[in-house]
Amino acid sequence: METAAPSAVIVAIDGPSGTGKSSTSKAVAAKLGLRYLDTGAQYRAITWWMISNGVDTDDAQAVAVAAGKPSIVSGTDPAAPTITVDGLDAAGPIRTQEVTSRVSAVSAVPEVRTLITELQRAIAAEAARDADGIVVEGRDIGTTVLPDADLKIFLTASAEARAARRSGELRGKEAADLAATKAALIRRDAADSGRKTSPLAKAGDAVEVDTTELTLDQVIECVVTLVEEKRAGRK
Ligand SMILES: Nc1ncnc2c1ncn2[C@@H]1O[C@H](COP(=O)(O)OP(=O)(O)O)[C@@H](O)[C@H]1O
Ligand SMILES: Nc1ccn([C@H]2C[C@H](O)[C@@H](COP(=O)(O)OP(=O)(O)O)O2)c(=O)n1
Repeated sequence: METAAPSAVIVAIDGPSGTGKSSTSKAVAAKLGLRYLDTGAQYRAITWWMISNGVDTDDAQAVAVAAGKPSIVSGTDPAAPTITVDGLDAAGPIRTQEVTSRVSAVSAVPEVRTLITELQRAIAAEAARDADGIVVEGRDIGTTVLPDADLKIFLTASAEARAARRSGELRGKEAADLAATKAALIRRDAADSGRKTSPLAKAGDAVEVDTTELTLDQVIECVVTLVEEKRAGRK
């Protein structure tokens, strides 16, 4: 049996939308020479495939039946992460408002979660074996996907701060005012936290970091320090 590289480190970063998971994870992985996996992009990709193929995303049965059909491949270089569906670049289409509004329903379907979780575990195992490790970000990484991760972080921030960050991103692309962005974000968090199968939740052994009053650089620094402490403690 192949074993993980002795220095490999697995970092799980979870939290609600707009807390800074993607920006932080990418930067931490790049700084520390680790791979990076955006699991939300995988759920968005399968949702995009369902919409493109005429599957009613509110019909859990239909989504379950179709779940195994698309081939979703994630590129894990933090400097240039990629996502393809059946060989097609999905990076743009998965960020539309339509996908965002339907992704919670699709990702609540147990068959979808089983398939995507398997993909995630395979990617993490490969990174532990062939590289120095990986930062995996999502909603259930510390609780369900990688319960044995070396370090678990749970990012939080006030709904106001998160909505302001998100609407700053959308401005000029898809007009969305702050109140509408905040309402949509709260709705999605409630759906993700309330679903039966591996809901958004903080693992008991996760370190919680409230990013409301922190700059992105401060959050990155904080997580880098925690990873380095972990590594030092293992020597
Ligand atoms: N601490 C922070 N302070 C200010 N803006 C932030 C902070 N963290 C992230 N952002 C910005 O907020 C937006 C959402 O961040 P992102 O990393 O995509 O969050 P998530 O992955 O949790 O949804 C991005 O535009 C990002 O640059
Ligand atoms: N590990 C994960 C990651 C994301 N999801 C679902 C729930 C989220 O609302 C969607 C989209 O996740 P994503 O991280 O892209 O969302 P935001 O970047 O916060 O807008 O996917 C999940 O169920 N489990």
